Amino acid sequence: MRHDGRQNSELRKVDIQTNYLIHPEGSVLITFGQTKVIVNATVEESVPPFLKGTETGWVTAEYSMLPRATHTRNRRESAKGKLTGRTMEIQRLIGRSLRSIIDLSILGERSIVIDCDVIQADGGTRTASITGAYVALQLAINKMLADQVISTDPIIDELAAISVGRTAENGIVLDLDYIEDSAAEVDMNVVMTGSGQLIEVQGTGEEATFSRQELNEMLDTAEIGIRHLIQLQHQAISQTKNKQSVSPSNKKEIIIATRNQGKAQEFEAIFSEKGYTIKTLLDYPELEDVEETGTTFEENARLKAETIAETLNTLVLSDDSGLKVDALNGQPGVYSARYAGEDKRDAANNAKLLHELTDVKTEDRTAQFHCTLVLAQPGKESLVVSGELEGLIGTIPQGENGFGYDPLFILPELNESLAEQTPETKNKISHRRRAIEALMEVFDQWIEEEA
Ligand SMILES: O=c1nc[nH]c2c1ncn2[C@H]1C[C@H](O)[C@@H](COP(=O)(O)OP(=O)(O)OP(=O)(O)O)O1
Ligand SMILES: [Mg+2]
Repeated sequence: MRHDGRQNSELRKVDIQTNYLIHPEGSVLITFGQTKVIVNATVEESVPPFLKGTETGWVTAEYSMLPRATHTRNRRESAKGKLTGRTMEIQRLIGRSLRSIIDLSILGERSIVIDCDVIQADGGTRTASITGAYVALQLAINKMLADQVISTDPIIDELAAISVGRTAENGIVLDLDYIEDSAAEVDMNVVMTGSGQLIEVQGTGEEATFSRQELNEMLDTAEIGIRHLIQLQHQAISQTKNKQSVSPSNKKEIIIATRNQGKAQEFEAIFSEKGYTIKTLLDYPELEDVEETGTTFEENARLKAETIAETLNTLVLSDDSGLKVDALNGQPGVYSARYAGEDKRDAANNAKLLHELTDVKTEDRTAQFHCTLVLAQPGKESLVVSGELEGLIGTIPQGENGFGYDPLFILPELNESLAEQTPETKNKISHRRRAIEALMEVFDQWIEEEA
């Protein structure tokens, strides 16, 4: 048993408070148990001399500890007049780690300076600094995106760091506090990206040696911690962003509560014409799926939009759509996605539809694609609009474009399926386009209404 009751691969209580200070472009207070670090990101319109004229940016870090961050007072380095070797080593590590997950050419000739100030030290201050620095960096980048200083996010991977070690009583343990760290036989800091790439491993047999197998075990334990930290970073970042985007005057970004890739592409194309960027739930992998328990498109669209709007505390749009076939009394309707089973496979759904319509004549195979959109914001009555497209159900799937039932949905005037149309054509005529146009007519007025 660890002295604080934790499991061996359990983190201390981690908290990431964003917008901690008001002046920096990105600001975070990150705590790991009793370790507390303030991490601020500053955007500067200049680069070090060796990068002048290269159109490449720079990210660098400084690290420091307040005198009473430690048990006994440690003199300020400013009073001593020079940085200790430990400080130099840590700030280089932080800068190097951040530079390995950012495309500096997208940043342009600008620098982002990350200041890590430890206000209380109880083990793991460098790993807390790196983990907090990723959040502060992303917040500063998000501000640059919102202010249209840059148009693409230069961050190419996630980043977090954690300590692992081996103690005599407990073997391999994650996230050592000061008590464990000072007694540890082996001590290791691991910096890793979200895609599982290692950036740095600093491992030392302080009091004893360790085997190759133990090294692997320590890396596995570190990876568990890092995965968890990345989830917490995402939550912190998405909640901050959304606080800002509730205000309509802020950057034009809409979060769409869908995990359907086909829909996401169509929304992206249609909204970009209107000057909006979109995010979907594919950008929020940590959020749970909303169960579609309703019996109408509107009920399900409300469930999706209102649940996610509450969770993220922001403006959210959802789409519930489907195919209504007249010969089947409007089926599959709201059950379109799950027509042939919970795994929601398009091919199986199409096959089942063809089977159900085996003996139905061409003129009786009329159908409509339906799309209901719901726009929701916490504390406000949601906005509901819809759009439909008329067609006929074909007898064999045709075409490669689109998604869902598109290969079976024949446009009578063209005698071609929707899947045979280019995305541009589909997006001009689809049920989704019609619903979005209806939405746009009332969008601004709804946004301005008091909650
Ligand atoms: O333009 C379309 N072209 C072809 N098929 C379409 C279309 N629009 C909706 N559909 C079909 C796909 C799916 O079988 C069902 C939607 O079900 P629906 O619950 O709204 O979406 P979903 O579960 O795939 O994603 P999500 O709920 O995360 O938005 O209707
Ligand atoms: Mg669904």
